[in-house]
Order: sequence, then C-alpha cells, then structure tokens
Amino acid sequence: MDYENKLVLAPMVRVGTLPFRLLSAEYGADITYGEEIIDHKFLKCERRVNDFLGTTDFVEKGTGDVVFRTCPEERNRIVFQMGTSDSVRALAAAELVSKDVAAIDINMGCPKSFSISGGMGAALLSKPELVHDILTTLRRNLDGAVTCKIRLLNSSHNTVEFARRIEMSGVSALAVHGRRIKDRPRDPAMWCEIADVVSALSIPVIANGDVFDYKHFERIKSVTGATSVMVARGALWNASIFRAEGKLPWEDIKREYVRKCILWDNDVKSTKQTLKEMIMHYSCLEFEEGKAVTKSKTIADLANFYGEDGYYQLVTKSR
Ligand SMILES: Cc1cc2nc3c(=O)[nH]c(=O)nc-3n(C[C@H](O)[C@H](O)[C@H](O)COP(=O)(O)O)c2cc1C
Repeated sequence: MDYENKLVLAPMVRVGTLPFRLLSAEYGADITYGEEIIDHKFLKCERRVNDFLGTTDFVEKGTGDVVFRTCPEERNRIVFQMGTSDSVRALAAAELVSKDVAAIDINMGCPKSFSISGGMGAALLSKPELVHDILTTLRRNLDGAVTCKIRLLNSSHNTVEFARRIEMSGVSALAVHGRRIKDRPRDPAMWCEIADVVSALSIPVIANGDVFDYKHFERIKSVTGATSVMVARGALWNASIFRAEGKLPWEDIKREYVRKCILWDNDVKSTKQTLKEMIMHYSCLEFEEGKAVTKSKTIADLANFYGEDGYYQLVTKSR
C-alpha cells in the first residue's frame, strides 16, 4: 500500500464500519481505517462470504454478531485496526483477515481504561520491547502492510525515540495523533511535535489531530512536513470533508449514510451511535431527531424516521 500524499479516514469505534468507510471514500478518502477490534474478540470469529450482500463477514461464533464486514470494492484501501497486547494473539487474529484487507494497524493510542488495563492501546507507549515484538512478528509473517498509530509521549524527545524504534521494526507507515494520553479532545493537537517525528523518520508519517476543513489538510502537512493526513471528528461530523470542492450540507451526508446502512445491513447499534455523534455536534439529543434515533430498535425504524421506507423495502426485497 502506498502511504504517500494520502487523505485518511481515522479509526473510530462504532463509526468506522463499512457504510461510513465507503461514504468517506466516495468523497475522496484514499485510505479508510476500520474501528479498533480487540484481538480476543476477533479470535472468536469465523470468516463467512455473504453472497446476499457481496461482503466478507467476520462473525462471532455463538452470538452470530458481525464483528467486521468488508467488501472487494475497498480491498485496496481498508486498514484493519487491532487492539492487542500480545504478538502471538495479534498474529493469529491478523492471519484471519489479512487476505481481505490492505493493511493491519495496531492501536497504540487509546487512553481508555479498558485498553490500558488490558495492556493495549496507549499502555503500549511505555513498552517498546513488546511493541517491537508485536510489529516484527506481524511484519515477518504477513504479506500486506503493517502499521501502527501512536499518541505523543510525555516529551517530544521520548516520542521521537519511540517512533525510531517503531521504524526499526519495519512498519510501512506511522500515524501520530498529536495529543498526549492526558489530553482531552478539546485540547489543541500539537502539530509541532508531530513535525519532530517526521524529521526523525524516513518512513511515511500520517499526521492526525484537529483537521476540520479541506484546507486544513494542506496546513497540517506544511506545519508537520507529514506526507499524509488522518481525520477523525472532522469526517464524523461531515464525511464530505475529503472533497476538494468543499463540504456538502450535513443533512445530505446523514441521509446518504442512512441509505448506505440500509444497503449494507449495518449493525443498528453502530448506526445509532454514529447518528447520535453527528446529532450531538449539530443539535441536541433531546430534540425530536435525537429522541427518535435513541428509541429506534432496528434499521427499519431508522429508515422510517428518515423517510427512507421505500428504499428500505426495495433493498430488503431484492436480497
Ligand atoms: C468516535 C471516536 C472513536 C474513536 N475510535 C478510535 C479507534 O477505534 N482507534 C483509534 O486508534 N483511535 C480512535 N479514535 C481517535 C481518532 O482516531 C483520532 O486519533 C482522534 O480523534 C484525533 O483526531 P481528530 O482531531 O481528527 O478527531 C476515536 C475518535 C473518535 C472521535
């Protein structure tokens, strides 16, 4: 996979499922990350070809839940992001999916307590030997690209040292979220500390943090020197951020998202969560739309609320 000069959809739990990834790609995202999936959970899944939808599904044995769904259209740009704290488990999980995706990424930035307490996410920032073990194990045993996504460490010097060690493990690219573990999303991303990493490494660096408009892509590239840019909230709030011609109205994007969720039979919990995140940004969950989304139990309920009954009937009858 080529990581030079790319616009990248960031990994986002509950948001980054197939419909949102396809939507972002339609508007211009070159690389689209899936939501983080924990290795333990993925190892309970089996790969199934879904002929009705034309997708490849990874289904949890026992519950029947679709944990990861992809399709051939996104094969060359989809990055499967994993949460792990162990190289053997990481490899076993990656081997299940590696033929269906363009790259495997390890999350080393999640500051949530469930990640840290499991030794995953940002806990890996203080375990360079383990990080080296995980990344070299994946690199040696997989054909596709292996990457990781980090946060800033407690000083720029330490981030650069850590990033250098990651580079030595042979990864294809490194995404750097310009915040420290203790920072909140409202704290400004420190682009200048991403710049320090870019100047110390030879592999492509993907700069991440506080890109909310198309013109910010060029701005963060010129401040950091990074070749590629990753965007999370800016895309969640309006996936057409990737359009060079400018954003489309949010209401239109939301409707298109709902239609794609119908088409790809997206999990209702993820669909609701993504819609709620959008609504919270533009409005309030206490208003009519927020309440209707909250009380929806199925994709059919959401289709009904958004006036997409006809489309829902058309799609489901043809399956
Ligand atoms: C709803 C949401 C879910 C996220 N889930 C993940 C995730 O699964 N894996 C990950 O590495 N980062 C995750 N992040 C962090 C983003 O990928 C990104 O690093 C962070 O939001 C900073 O980018 P931004 O300023 O463009 O939002 C998530 C962020 C948001 C807003």
